[in-house]
Amino acid sequence: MQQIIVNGPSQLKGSVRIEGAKNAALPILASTLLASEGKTSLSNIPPLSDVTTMAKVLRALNADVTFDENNEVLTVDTSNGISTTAPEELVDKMRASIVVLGPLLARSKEAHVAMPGGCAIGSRPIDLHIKGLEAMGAEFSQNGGYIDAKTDGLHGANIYLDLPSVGATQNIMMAASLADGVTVIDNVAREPEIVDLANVLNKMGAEISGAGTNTIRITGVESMHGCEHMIMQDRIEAGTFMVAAAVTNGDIMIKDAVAIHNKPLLSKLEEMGVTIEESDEGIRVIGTNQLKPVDVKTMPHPGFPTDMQAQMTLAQLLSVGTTVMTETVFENRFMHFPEFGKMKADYKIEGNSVIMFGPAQLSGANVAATDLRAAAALVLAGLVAEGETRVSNLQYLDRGYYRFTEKLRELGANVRRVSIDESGRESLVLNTVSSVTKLA
Ligand SMILES: CC(=O)N[C@H]1[C@@H](OP(=O)(O)OP(=O)(O)OC[C@H]2O[C@@H](n3ccc(=O)[nH]c3=O)[C@H](O)[C@@H]2O)O[C@H](CO)[C@@H](O)[C@@H]1O
Ligand SMILES: C=C(OP(=O)(O)O)C(=O)O
Repeated sequence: MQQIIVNGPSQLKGSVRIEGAKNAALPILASTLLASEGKTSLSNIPPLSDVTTMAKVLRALNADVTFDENNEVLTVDTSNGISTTAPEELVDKMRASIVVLGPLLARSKEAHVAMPGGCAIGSRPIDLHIKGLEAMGAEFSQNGGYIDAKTDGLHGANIYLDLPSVGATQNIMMAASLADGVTVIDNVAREPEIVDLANVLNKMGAEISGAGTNTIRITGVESMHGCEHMIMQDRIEAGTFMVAAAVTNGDIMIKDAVAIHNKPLLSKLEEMGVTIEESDEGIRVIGTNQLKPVDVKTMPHPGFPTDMQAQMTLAQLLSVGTTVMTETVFENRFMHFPEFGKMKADYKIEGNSVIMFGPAQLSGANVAATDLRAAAALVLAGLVAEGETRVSNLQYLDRGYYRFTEKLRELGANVRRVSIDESGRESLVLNTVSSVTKLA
């Protein structure tokens, strides 16, 4: 078992470099399945366990996946044909692997993809993915733990999404790229990662317009080819360090951060009294010793991102007064609160809102991460708390944060990651990369 041990409080100062975005890399890796000619080379790929899982899914589908010698560029070659079964043992590990469904149907006219498990933050159905692909001529059945899909050939369609699902938008956009005719998708997700995916697809020969707006229009093409692309920066990792500066009364330059991607967060932090400075170098976030209370509601982009909710609630807990966080995207994303409670946070959950009574005087405790962003929020809480905090369940953290403890230490935190054996003996984990499953 591994744990992160934080001794707080500390004030973070310095600069930090952000990795490529997990949520852009995963669908973009899936999109490589569409190329029947050439290779796709992707740089700024974040070395995360989710990325390794997606690379393994691609390999299971017969893609040739390689890293360059510096582990910086991932190349995928699917020009020798692909198979159509995405196996359960991989899809089970990561819900995002459902985005291979659209590319498989488009390229091979059939797909057998294991049902992605419901994850802790909500039930996460895939009805909108299926409805969209059905409108384009796909037929679905469920066989054991697998979704079986087939088509005589996908055709363009007018699709309205009941809600702007990120994954459904991506799956339909990829399928429509090789469909016969024009597809128009309304009420789509507008996240920056959708735009990054559309840019890659267009480089591969697709004809997509409107990504980043409410309506995406795709004119199907006969075939697609490989391309080169640099994955966009991870706005959620950047946002996590912005909150780290805010809650520790710190001063952090988040290098090359893109302000427009983090507007909802930055505007809330400013309301709380945090200073934000944008420059060519990046975004500098300077904390304050008295955070003002603000209420927040998560929404699809460009609203406040649910993936920043757990981190933001820490800032709210520390603010002077009563604050409310309302979670509208996922139905079960407050699981970190009982853990905050162990650190002496005062809160009350009412439906999809949590009411927080600040300013919390947090004290160190043994806590367990309950999902990816909860893991980051608990480590940040440890930075603020008096005494020692131990965070376990780090497999969640490794899904989305690379060198998290190292980066925090470089900013002045007293934090270390340890491995604990059965007899309770602790040894320092010097390099987090080795604890993330690496692709051979
Ligand atoms: C790998 C990736 O990019 N993950 C992100 C993606 O997840 P993901 O693509 O799974 O999120 P969605 O936007 O699809 O989900 C949003 C909401 O829609 C619901 N829904 C979704 C699809 C569907 O067919 N039916 C349905 O009801 C979900 O249960 C959820 O309540 O967007 C989420 C919302 O910004 C982020 O939190 C995740 O980090
Ligand atoms: C919920 C997240 O990811 P996923 O959709 O991959 O579970 C996240 O990145 O916070």
